[in-house]
Amino acid sequence: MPMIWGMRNLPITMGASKTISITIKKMSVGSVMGKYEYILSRSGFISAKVQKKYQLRSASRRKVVHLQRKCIKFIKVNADIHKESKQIKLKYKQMKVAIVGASGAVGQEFLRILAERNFPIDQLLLFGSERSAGKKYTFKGKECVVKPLQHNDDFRGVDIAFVSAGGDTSRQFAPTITKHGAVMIDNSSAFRMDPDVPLVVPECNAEDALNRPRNIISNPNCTTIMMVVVLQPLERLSHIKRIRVSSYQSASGAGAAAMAELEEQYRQLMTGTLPTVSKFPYQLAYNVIPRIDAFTETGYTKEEMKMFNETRKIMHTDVKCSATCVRVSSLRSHSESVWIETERPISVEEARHAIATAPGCQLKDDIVHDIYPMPLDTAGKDDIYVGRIRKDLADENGLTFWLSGDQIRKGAALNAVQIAEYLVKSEKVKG
Ligand SMILES: NC(=O)C1=CN([C@@H]2O[C@H](COP(=O)(O)OP(=O)(O)OC[C@H]3O[C@@H](n4cnc5c(N)ncnc54)[C@H](OP(=O)(O)O)[C@@H]3O)[C@@H](O)[C@H]2O)C=CC1
Ligand SMILES: N[C@@H](CC(=O)OP(=O)(O)O)C(=O)O
Repeated sequence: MPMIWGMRNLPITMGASKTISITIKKMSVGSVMGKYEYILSRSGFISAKVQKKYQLRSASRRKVVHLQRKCIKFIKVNADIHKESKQIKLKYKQMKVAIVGASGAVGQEFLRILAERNFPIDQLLLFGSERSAGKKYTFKGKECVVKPLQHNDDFRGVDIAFVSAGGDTSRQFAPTITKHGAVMIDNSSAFRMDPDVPLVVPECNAEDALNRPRNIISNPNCTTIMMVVVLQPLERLSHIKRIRVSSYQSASGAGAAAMAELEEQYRQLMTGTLPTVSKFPYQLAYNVIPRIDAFTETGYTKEEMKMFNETRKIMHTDVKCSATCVRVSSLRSHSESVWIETERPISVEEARHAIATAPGCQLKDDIVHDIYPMPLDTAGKDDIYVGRIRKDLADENGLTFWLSGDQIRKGAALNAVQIAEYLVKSEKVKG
């Protein structure tokens, strides 16, 4: 079958939005064509919203020719807009960017997202511990070698450092990373609740990122990010007083090695071997574990307390969140069952409209056709998908819904890159 076209991110007129069709690279049965609405922000960053998707179900010649024509049309649009993208590049300075923790689950996602979104980088530095030092990764066709993270001047000239190497590393290296003026966007929980460190989800409180006395911006906990993206449009309808939430968190939330451990457990069980348990408190294969992170004196775990505290800091409200965080045996994408109590009752229709039109959210709610979001479908996607929206039977002012999203993307790397994009757009990378 002919090779046609395989580009996902392309620049179009600044501030404008266009709907175009693209295909994946190989046109074979099962190929997905999509109608994407591309929106180019003033900074030159592109967000894409899938409007319609359809699959090539049979390899009929007529169908292939039809799709080819669409692609040719698309290529023409692309040729025009490439000219404009060059001008945008001139306007926005290319930056020196660092990724700390490049070999990890989040670090690897940074490499993909920065390339996909064409983040303005002219030099990329990768850091890790001695374990991954010397490893090579490809970024936009160029090979980058992981350097050992040390207390030296390696961050001189770095504009933005994306850090995802655990809380201890962040605490230990923050002074070294920020010493020469780099903005540190930190994925760990080290500084999240510090009053002089903003905790940012761009859909909710982007402007908080501009006030950063220590030049550190914290990325919130993944489960919290996914929930607040959906709560924000509902908060605009009526103040949310209380949240009750149960999470269904995939193995990859505990890092790349944990993901590998789950796969290994299934293999071991298949061959009658005792499964290795080191990254989770118990065997996760064929199991569900109602404990993520350590217990605190409240009886809640640290993960659950993050949902309470971080939600209030991001949303700037007095909302109270009571969570039960559970590890499930999906590999990627977290899900959450959420109950909210608002000041006035919100109807299902209002909620559906607010969520469907909110940035970062996708409504996937059609019970007649058995449609709701699931981790297998949301893995690898940018948005948070919401379904099963209904009134709470136990509370007149209550609404309940289900959400699912890729916690390594929106819950970690994507959110951090969106913060950086906001700084570029606001011309506030430097102070
Ligand atoms: N996974 C997820 O869904 C989410 C993770 N996070 C947070 O992001 C961070 C990274 O998580 P994740 O990618 O999952 O974890 P991984 O275990 O997959 O990766 C950890 C990374 O940190 C690096 N690292 C560890 N110690 C050091 C050190 N002393 N110096 C330099 N680099 C070091 C590792 O490098 P090496 O290979 O050399 O050891 C590796 O690249 C954590 O703080 C986590 O809490 C936040 C939201 C979601
Ligand atoms: N809480 C996530 C992962 C995580 O890293 O959280 P935090 O960044 O808040 O430590 C999980 O285990 O699913």
